[in-house]
Amino acid sequence: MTVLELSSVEYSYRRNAALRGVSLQVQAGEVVAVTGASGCGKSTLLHCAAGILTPDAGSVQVAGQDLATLPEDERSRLRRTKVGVVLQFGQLVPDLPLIDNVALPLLLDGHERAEAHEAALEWLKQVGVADEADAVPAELSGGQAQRAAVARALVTGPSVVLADEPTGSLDSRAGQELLEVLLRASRYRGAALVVVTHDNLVAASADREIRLRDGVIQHEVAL
Ligand SMILES: Nc1ncnc2c1ncn2[C@@H]1O[C@H](COP(=O)(O)OP(=O)(O)OP(=O)(O)O)[C@@H](O)[C@H]1O
Repeated sequence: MTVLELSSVEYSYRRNAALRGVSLQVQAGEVVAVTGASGCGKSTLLHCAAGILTPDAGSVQVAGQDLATLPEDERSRLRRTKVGVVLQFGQLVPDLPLIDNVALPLLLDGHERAEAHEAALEWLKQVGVADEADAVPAELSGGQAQRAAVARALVTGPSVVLADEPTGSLDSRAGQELLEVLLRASRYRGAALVVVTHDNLVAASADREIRLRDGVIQHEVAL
């Protein structure tokens, strides 16, 4: 089943064409690495897939629904429930304890507080930072913060997890551990994972590598 489909996606920052017609289908449970030189459009691709950026042309479908044709409230809901996002620096809310950071997407989606906290704690266990549930992000190592970001991305049960250089801020050991957590968590959930990376180890763990060059897919390799 296709959970993410980009069709001829184009995106420019003013006159700078970052994506020049990218098409990509990702199946449920698949792990896809997006690689390529700095500036080739990897983050822009991920942001279009996440609905953070709206393509100038082409379309993005998540779980069979076209982001552009949905009314704003349904698009937000789809993004909140079907897409998990992990960025290079976890983007956790600084003043909130981990448990609340991870529960937040569920609370925003209208779940009861007790239920959201229970699910958040489960995911903190799953990624190995349950002991830090009451700590705020500044009290954590970079690796622990990224683990919590993985928990937050997965707590809603998304169909697709989009990760932009998730190990980029970590040393190689913490990066390797985070990668294992991310792969395990996505597989456990049955979610597809699209991971933008410069890291050969990350790319080697994928089912498929998409190499971008100057805003187009240069080649695709099944691994
Ligand atoms: N906010 C922005 N405003 C203007 N140009 C931008 C912006 N963000 C990215 N670009 C340009 O768009 C192109 C693609 O950038 P993008 O960040 O998607 O590449 P990338 O492959 O993720 O790079 P990196 O590996 O360095 O993160 C580059 O030429 C970049 O300079």
